[in-house]
Amino acid sequence: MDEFSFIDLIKQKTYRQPSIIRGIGDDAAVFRQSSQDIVTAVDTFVEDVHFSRSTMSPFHIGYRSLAANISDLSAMGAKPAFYLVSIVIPSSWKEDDLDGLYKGMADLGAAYQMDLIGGDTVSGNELALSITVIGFVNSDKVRYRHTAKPGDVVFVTGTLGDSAAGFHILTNPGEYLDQAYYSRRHRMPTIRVDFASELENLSRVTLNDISDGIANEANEIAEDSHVNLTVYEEKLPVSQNYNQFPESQQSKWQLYGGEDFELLGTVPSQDWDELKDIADRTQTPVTEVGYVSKNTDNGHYVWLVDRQQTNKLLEKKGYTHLK
Ligand SMILES: Nc1ncnc2c1ncn2[C@@H]1O[C@H](COP(=O)(O)OP(=O)(O)OP(=O)(O)O)[C@@H](O)[C@H]1O
Ligand SMILES: Cc1ncc(C[n+]2csc(CCOP(=O)(O)O)c2C)c(N)n1
Ligand SMILES: [Mg+2]
Ligand SMILES: [Mg+2]
Ligand SMILES: [Mg+2]
Repeated sequence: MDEFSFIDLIKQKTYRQPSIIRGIGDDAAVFRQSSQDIVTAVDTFVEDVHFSRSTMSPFHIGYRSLAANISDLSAMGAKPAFYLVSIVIPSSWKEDDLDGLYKGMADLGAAYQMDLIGGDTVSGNELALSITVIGFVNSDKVRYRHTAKPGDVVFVTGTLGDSAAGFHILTNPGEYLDQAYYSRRHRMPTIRVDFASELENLSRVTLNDISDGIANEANEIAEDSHVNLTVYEEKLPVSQNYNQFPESQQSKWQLYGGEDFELLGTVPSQDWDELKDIADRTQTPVTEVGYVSKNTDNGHYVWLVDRQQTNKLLEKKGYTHLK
């Protein structure tokens, strides 16, 4: 199959978004938007860095790659609308594999009324996928990392450490409880689209999505907001039977594992009840894990109160490229 028949194959027959003027088929895509702010992000996924063929099917690779991108839109409070896919295809990837990969993206895209409106196709030595997402948010309702204030409640959605636990199961075959659940949390992470966009009526919410690990993302909020964050280790939510994993790994995965694509945020304490209502309405588990305080010496610290009630500095470390 050549490049052009491939593009024909992956092209949507119809589009869902009303603002689309031209999707796939010209030098670029066109959409028209007047009343909302446009939010856009790109993330790249490379074989043997972000996924391996032994732990992920092509469908999973497509699904998770788009999920990771949509997660960034949610972390901005935006609703997803469009995506563009740039792909490097090695000769070992057959038509069926590519079909599965695009189906993974298309299934998730369809669930959120997204349209695939463009991309690029080249051949190369290993599979690499770069997805650009575009979303909309009502003017001035974008949720940034720099808006946390002393007194805010710190919260997370869902549970932490599941993706790393799922990866552990997939790479260390054995007998585990809830094996299918954990594998799914790694391969098809839950994203918090409805919760994030329904926060719109709250006057102030700080959001960041957990791609590298909560230690990293909490530090990003502290630095950008010029505040300190305190997080209680015993409050960090875990899934059922999480205690089956090696004890030395449990807290490491929760703090530094990454790829959970849950949201870490802060909200003024008077809005906590309203946030909980929105969480209930959108069936999103939300847990209070700590609080924001004033930073007194420009250090922007994240403190972790461990299970022995000892205050420790939670360093900004997690998954980093170009170490
Ligand atoms: N190579 C690059 N060129 C231009 N801007 C970049 C580049 N890499 C990252 N950025 C920008 O830096 C900021 C932080 O990017 P980063 O990738 O760390 O965030 P993220 O996508 O939320 O995290 P992750 O990639 O771990 O999911 C974003 O504004 C991003 O657009
Ligand atoms: C085969 C394989 N090896 C390692 C990992 C773990 N991993 C890769 S990238 C990343 C952080 C997010 O990346 P980015 O910052 O690029 O979004 C993590 C935790 C994996 N998923 N698969
Ligand atoms: Mg990125
Ligand atoms: Mg992010
Ligand atoms: Mg990263």
